[in-house]
Amino acid sequence: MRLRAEQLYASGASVAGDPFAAETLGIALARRVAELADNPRTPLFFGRLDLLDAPIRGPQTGGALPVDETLGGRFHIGRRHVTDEHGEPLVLDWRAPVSRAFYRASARDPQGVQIRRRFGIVEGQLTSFEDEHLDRGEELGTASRILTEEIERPRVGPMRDIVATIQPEQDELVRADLDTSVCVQGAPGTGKTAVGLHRAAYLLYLHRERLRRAGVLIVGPNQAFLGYIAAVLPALGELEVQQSTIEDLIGRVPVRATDPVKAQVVKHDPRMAEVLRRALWSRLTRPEEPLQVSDGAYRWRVSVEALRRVVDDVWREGPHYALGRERARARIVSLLQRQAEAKSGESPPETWARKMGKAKPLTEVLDGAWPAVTPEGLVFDLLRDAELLARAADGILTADEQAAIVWPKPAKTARSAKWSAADLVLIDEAAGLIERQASVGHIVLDEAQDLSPMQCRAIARRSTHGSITLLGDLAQGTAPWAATDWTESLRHLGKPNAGVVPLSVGFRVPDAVVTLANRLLPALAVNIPPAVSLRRDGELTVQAVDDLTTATVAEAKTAMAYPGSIGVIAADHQIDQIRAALELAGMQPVDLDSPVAGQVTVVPATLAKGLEYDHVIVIEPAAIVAAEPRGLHRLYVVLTRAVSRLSVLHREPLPAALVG
Ligand SMILES: Nc1ncnc2c1ncn2[C@@H]1O[C@H](COP(=O)(O)OP(=O)(O)OP(=O)(O)O)[C@@H](O)[C@H]1O
Repeated sequence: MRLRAEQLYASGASVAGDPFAAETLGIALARRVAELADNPRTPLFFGRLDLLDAPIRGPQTGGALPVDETLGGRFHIGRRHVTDEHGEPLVLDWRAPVSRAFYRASARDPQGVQIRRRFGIVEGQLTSFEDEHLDRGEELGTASRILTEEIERPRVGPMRDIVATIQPEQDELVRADLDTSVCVQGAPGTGKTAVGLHRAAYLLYLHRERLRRAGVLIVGPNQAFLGYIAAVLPALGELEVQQSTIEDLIGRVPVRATDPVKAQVVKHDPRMAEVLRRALWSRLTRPEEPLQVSDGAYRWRVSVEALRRVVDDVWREGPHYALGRERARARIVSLLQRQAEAKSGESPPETWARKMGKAKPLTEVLDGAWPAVTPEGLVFDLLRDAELLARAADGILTADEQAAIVWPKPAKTARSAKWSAADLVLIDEAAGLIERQASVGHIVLDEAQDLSPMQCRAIARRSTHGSITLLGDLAQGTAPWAATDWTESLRHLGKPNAGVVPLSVGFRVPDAVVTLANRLLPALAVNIPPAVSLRRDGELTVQAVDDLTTATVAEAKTAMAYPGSIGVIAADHQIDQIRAALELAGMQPVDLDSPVAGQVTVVPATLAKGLEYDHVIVIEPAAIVAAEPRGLHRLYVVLTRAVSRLSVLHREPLPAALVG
């Protein structure tokens, strides 16, 4: 297949009829060659189904195989379709309808499967296989050795796909319909991120053309996280998915200031949407003068009453603000047109209407009655002018809340304003009032418990015609506005009817570590069940030490004797000191954004979310808790990053909630 694609690519220019066709074809073929690139560490298949001559149940749309056919025979399942030189399938894509049985068939419901075979593959080498004769009632479930080996393998480098071992409860989410929005609540390591990424790949397979146009977007908490997951979709053959933080997604202006938490909280509050709406629409004023305009030959006049009627009518229709202004302009031009028709008995030409639309007196009427405004301009005016803010926020924000967001020393112009990250949500909200947003086909939102209501609204504006997958864990909420209940978030996201589905089994964190982290749950004030781990291996040590730096170096040295990654996590303000100590000991620790790989990464506690390391060393839990208002939630996140071993080092007493 690769050879064919490469040959086509090489001869593409000569077969295309014209330069434009040649370029389009070239791009398509280059994409095809890239999609087919070989990765010697990823085998072409990981499973096999021997089907009885029985109908396959379940949705039968969009696959390469005929709909509702009685299928029998043997199919290999892999990351992509592979066909032989005659176009006959050798390997079926894991997303094809027939492959569904590989993930969902059970002894109780064999779905036409006689034997399910899993292949164990290490570094591209076939090392084992495992058969389940479902027709004879054999089923391994989570006792599968190949599954156990996969989840217990030492972690190195970025996240990998889980296509070979997707579990039934995960598969149900992965294969939910495109039109279905869903919210997944799951404890750390239950595979939420994995599910979201595989769902994106599944939807792209099933609705390729539609989603290529409308787009699929993955939203994650920060760049370190996005870097960590970046390779998963390309490994599944999906190269065109946009991955972004929410700040980058909505960032129309650079961030050059930081707000105090109090101001951030007000700016992220959904009441700000109403304040902005009022501030915007209060700009409309009723025309006070008639319009007089000349076309060179005649002078035309539109009365004050007629102008007022235009503005009132358009306002009542509730358009976006900028569209409303243009609609009002067009209506005034048609009033002029009608006068011209009455006078000459025929319609003036299109050019006449265009010229009148741009005429200075008409624009002046609009500038008075329906002034043009940019999103930045609207927010700028509101934050620099306490009186304007007071009018727009009357009965919505308290005087104290208003004082928290108004600038003490405003910049002179919107262009020179020093915007904060929280201002971005206000500017985006303003943009949503002024202009319509294009809708994305599907949005996956990871670590969604930290989205503020205003951030949710920003996403809602981008998915008015699309669906979303919301992934999160209420216990890991660390933002001041963190969700405590998913129904609220879903309402702000404009998907109030989306179901909340739990994921219950943990694949990352060993049981002993989960038990320790679970002790924090009662103090986190969230109503969710404790995490349950599938893993019985792993090690946990908690040590009181005299000198944290020396102990950290010693612990990291011990950890380096094992294969797999090491994450040293501490409160943000302690990170520099720890990095320096590890460097001095010759360990060459790397930072999260380092371009070079290293075995030891130093991780500030606030950036640990969503990441995992084979061996995690957590330094001074009390300092992590003390560093921020939701410090206990942060500690819960930090403690649940370990795949094989967790070492906790402390000098101060452990937080009471952890001691239990
Ligand atoms: N079915 C599976 N088979 C093999 N590995 C799995 C499976 N599901 C999840 N994992 C692995 O478990 C680990 C945790 O998965 P993931 O990061 O998706 O969990 P999460 O729920 O998003 O965690 P967190 O809440 O901490 O962000 C990853 O290494 C992932 O590859």
